[in-house]
Formats: sequence, structure tokens, C-alpha cells
Amino acid sequence: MIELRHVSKTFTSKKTMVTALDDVSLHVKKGEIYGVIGYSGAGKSTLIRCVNMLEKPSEGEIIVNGVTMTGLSQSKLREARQNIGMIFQGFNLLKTATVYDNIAIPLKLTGIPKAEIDGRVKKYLEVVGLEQKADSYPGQLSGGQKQRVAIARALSHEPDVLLSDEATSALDPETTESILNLLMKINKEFGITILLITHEMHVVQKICDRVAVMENGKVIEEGNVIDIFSKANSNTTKKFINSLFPEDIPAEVFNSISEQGPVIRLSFVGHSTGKPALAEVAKKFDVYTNILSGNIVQLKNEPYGRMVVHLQGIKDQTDASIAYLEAEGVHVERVNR
Ligand SMILES: Nc1ncnc2c1ncn2[C@@H]1O[C@H](COP(=O)(O)OP(=O)(O)OP(=O)(O)O)[C@@H](O)[C@H]1O
Repeated sequence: MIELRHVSKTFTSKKTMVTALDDVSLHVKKGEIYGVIGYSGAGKSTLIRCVNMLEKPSEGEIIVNGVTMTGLSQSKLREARQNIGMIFQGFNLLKTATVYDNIAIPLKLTGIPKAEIDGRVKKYLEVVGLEQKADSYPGQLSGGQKQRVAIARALSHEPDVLLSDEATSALDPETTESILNLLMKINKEFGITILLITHEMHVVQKICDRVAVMENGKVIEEGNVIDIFSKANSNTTKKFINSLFPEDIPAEVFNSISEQGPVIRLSFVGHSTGKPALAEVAKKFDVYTNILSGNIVQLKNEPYGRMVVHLQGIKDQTDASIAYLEAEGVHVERVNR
């Protein structure tokens, strides 16, 4: 549905040259929610803005729903953009227009008949749960409500693709949840493919099917969210995942217990919590298992959990315990300080 082939983007000014995208290739499949995560300056905004050609790539090709965006004439580009909705962190609403007009005006500009516009405005305001607010002005709405209007406006063009540029970054946690739920609903009910950029792992965890991690203009890791959670390679990806699993074991505690056996981190996907395997370890080997921290988060399709455990015992026994856990399919990492 969305394909980036060897896309690079360089910004040049008199004094400097910045490579914002460096040979990025991605393929977002029809109907999926695809996240791009990275720290500030990684190139996420540039990437998403290249998809609808708000930014022109210096090199490479971008294909959306079979249309090669790179190389379209201005008028063909306008046409192709009708199929690509976009929502922003700052909502981008017209302050002096009502909610109704914020949705209706862009439709009018594309020449849609009045009756059809009226039908679409009402339909999509209902989809986002704001049918009561048609006559309000953006200044009278909360941040979450403003983002809902922006979503209704994007949907009113009935696009195949929705681009989300940090859509929840300005919202509080509860409102973020409700907007993420709305994006999932839209994806499911209308089959809209969603490409989103974010710096919050929680967004990826909750709604994405696949994710790309960006650093210095490059995609450094990419795959199904479940696989990335279980087998992250890069330090940056691990840091993003760790942000969901605070493990504040005080250094003093860590130092004193690690003399009596290793501290290990167990991770598991799916409904097994890892606890049965740990209970078996305590039975089969001469070790005490002491859980130091544990947490489970719900990924879009499956739970993913982590536990930090101290294995108290002599080396032979703790090594055998780790081998046993691995054989049981639990991912085990030794925690070092
Ligand atoms: N119009 C521009 N002119 C010059 N440099 C730019 C321009 N837009 C982006 N850059 C540079 O390109 C790099 C990538 O920026 P980009 O905004 O894409 O990153 P980002 O991951 O979205 O970061 P943030 O989350 O802070 O927006 C940065 O070094 C940035 O300074």
C-alpha cells in the first residue's frame, strides 16, 4: 500500500548539509497500522512528509496505492493526495471556522456537491463521537476533541491511507488512550491503512502491527511488533522497550544480591506468564527464585511480559536453571550493572 524505495532526503543551506533520510526502504501493507519510532532528529517527520510529498525526496521512489508519488505533476499530485489523509500533533484546525466548516470547507474546495458534503460531515462527526459539537469553534474544544475533529476531517475525504504525525504527543495519557482506540476503530471499520510516527513506545505497543525504528535518518530495525519486543537487537530499540518496563533495582541491593547468584530478566509473549516455569525451577534445582520486578503490557494482539528474578544458589545450579528456562521457551538475559 505504501512503499518507500531507497529514499534519501538532504536539506542543504549555504553553510550546512543535513541528511534527514538516508536510503530508507519500507513497505506498509494494506490494512495495517505501521509505526515509525525514533528519538528527536531521527528523521521521522521528514519520512512521513515525503509520503504525501509535503517534502520532496532527494533520491528514491515513493509509491502509494499503486501511484508513484515521486514525479507526479502538480495537478496529479493534488488528486493523489485526496487518497491520503493526515493528522498532526498541533491539529491544524481553522480557529475562525466552526467544527462543521473545518470539515466542510476542504470538501467544498475539491468540488463535492453540498448535499454530499453535509452527509459526510455528519457521518464522520458521528464516527468520532462529536455530532453535538458541529457548531462549536476549535477554541471551545479540549485537545482530544480537536484531534477528533482533525480525524473526522481526514476521514471525510474517504482516503485509503491515514498519516499520523505524532497525533497524541500533545495529549494527556487518558486522552491519548481514547485517540489510539479511535485510530484502531477507524483502521478496523474502514480498512484504512495507517502510517504513524511517534517517539512514544506506548503508541507502538498499543496499536501497531509492525514498527520501524529510526536513528540518524536510517531504519535500524523493522518487523512485527511482537518480534521486535522479543528479539530487539539495537540499543535504541531496547531503550524504547525498556521505557515500558521500569526496573528500579537500587544499585546497593543489586550489588549485594548478585554475589549470591545471577539476576536475570525473563521475557515472554502470549498468555504464559513465565511463572509456571519459574516454579518448576525452584522444584527441580537447588535455587531460590526471588522476583524483583515484573510487568505485563498488552500488545495489539498479545500480552508481553517481563520479570526480573534473582536466582540464589551455586553456579552449577543457577546455570542449569537458566538452561532449563531457555529450553522451556522463556527468553532469558543476564542483568549486569
Ligand atoms: N526544513 C529543514 N531544513 C533543514 N533541516 C531540516 C529540515 N527539516 C528537518 N531537518 C533536519 O533533518 C533531521 C531530521 O529531522 P526530522 O524533523 O525529520 O526528525 P524527527 O525524527 O521527526 O524529529 P522530531 O521528533 O524532533 O520532529 C534533523 O537533523 C533536522 O534538523
